[in-house]
Amino acid sequence: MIITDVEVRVFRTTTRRHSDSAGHAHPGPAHQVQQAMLTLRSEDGHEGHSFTAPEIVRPHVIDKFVKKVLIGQDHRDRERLWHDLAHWQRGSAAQLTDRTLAVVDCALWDLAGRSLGQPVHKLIGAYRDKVLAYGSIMCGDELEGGLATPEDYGRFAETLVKRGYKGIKLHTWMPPVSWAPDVKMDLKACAAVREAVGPDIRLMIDAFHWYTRTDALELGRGLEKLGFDWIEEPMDEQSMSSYKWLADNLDIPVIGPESAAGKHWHRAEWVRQGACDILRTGVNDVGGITPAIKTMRMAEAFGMDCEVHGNTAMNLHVVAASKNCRWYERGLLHPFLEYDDGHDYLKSLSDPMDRDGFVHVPDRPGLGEDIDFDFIENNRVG
Ligand SMILES: O=C(O)[C@H](O)[C@@H](O)[C@@H](O)C(=O)NO
Ligand SMILES: [Mg+2]
Repeated sequence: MIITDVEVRVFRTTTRRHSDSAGHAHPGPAHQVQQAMLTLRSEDGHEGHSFTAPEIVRPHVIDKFVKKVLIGQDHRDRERLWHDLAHWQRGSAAQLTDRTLAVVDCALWDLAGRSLGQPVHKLIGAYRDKVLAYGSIMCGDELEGGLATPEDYGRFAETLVKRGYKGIKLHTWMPPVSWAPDVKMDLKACAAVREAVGPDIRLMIDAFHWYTRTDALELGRGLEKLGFDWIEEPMDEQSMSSYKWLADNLDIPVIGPESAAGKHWHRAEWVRQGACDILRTGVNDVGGITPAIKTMRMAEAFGMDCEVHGNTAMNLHVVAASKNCRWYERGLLHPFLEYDDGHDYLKSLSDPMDRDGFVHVPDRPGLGEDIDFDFIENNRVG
């Protein structure tokens, strides 16, 4: 059970996803990017793996923090190891981020699952083995036939319903799109989707993240007329009081925070302040599966749903181990991309969705990622 080794393997992978100046993804030509796989080994020969961007597990972070905390420790002590690593953050000069905590925590959960031959959600205490997904559409763009007009969104939404999705979330247009942001265009896209899919498909929006209170209010009031289920991140989440003001002035549920720092502690303050109607967590956003589960359980104690941000196996296991969330966020999706093609370094999807819109948790041990170790070795960098 003792951790004897921490290894990072950086490898090339091909993707058609490109990030814009705000960090949002859009389709583009296939290109190679680098990905990292963190591996933890225990003395009894078991391994746990998790994936992240290479800079999150760069040598300085691994040598100065991760190895110091993990080597020689019992890998089953995830709660203590999470706190031990988190306590290094304050003095790390902002070098040890929540993303690093997340990838280490995920590798520990994967190690536990692989060593016991059990999927992670069963170790946490499963609530279900399948969950409805909503199709999370990429931010709008200016690509001909892409997501450039409200009609484009409507057409794409019809495609998603035919694929089986029972819920759809729109990320609308944001800079660097030349004319964005624009509340009225956001509402036109939402209206086009509602018109296209009818009244029974659940709809949500994730809008420009820096609207003013009055813009967000106008957007929310328009969504209420369209029967949307929630409004997400329409303002800077650093202003909790703005979200309390919005939640007090809208009937449509306000969900958050997604990107705000502070892990489960800060999310407790959002609940206490009434800054949201639905809480939000995400393994990468709060520093791991361990704090994500704490956030879920805290929301439950307040009678609140807590929806999980993001796809991938780590988030799927949090959803599968929780009663108080309704969806798995499957995406990000675009008319020019085939999400079900997956990744070249995984032999199969971690979140396969059936024709009825249910994502089934793989019953493979650990996080259940079907890793192509030969591909990773053959595409190692350095
Ligand atoms: O790039 C991002 O910020 C994320 O992909 C984000 O857009 C998306 O995952 C999201 O907000 N989901 O709710
Ligand atoms: Mg979001």
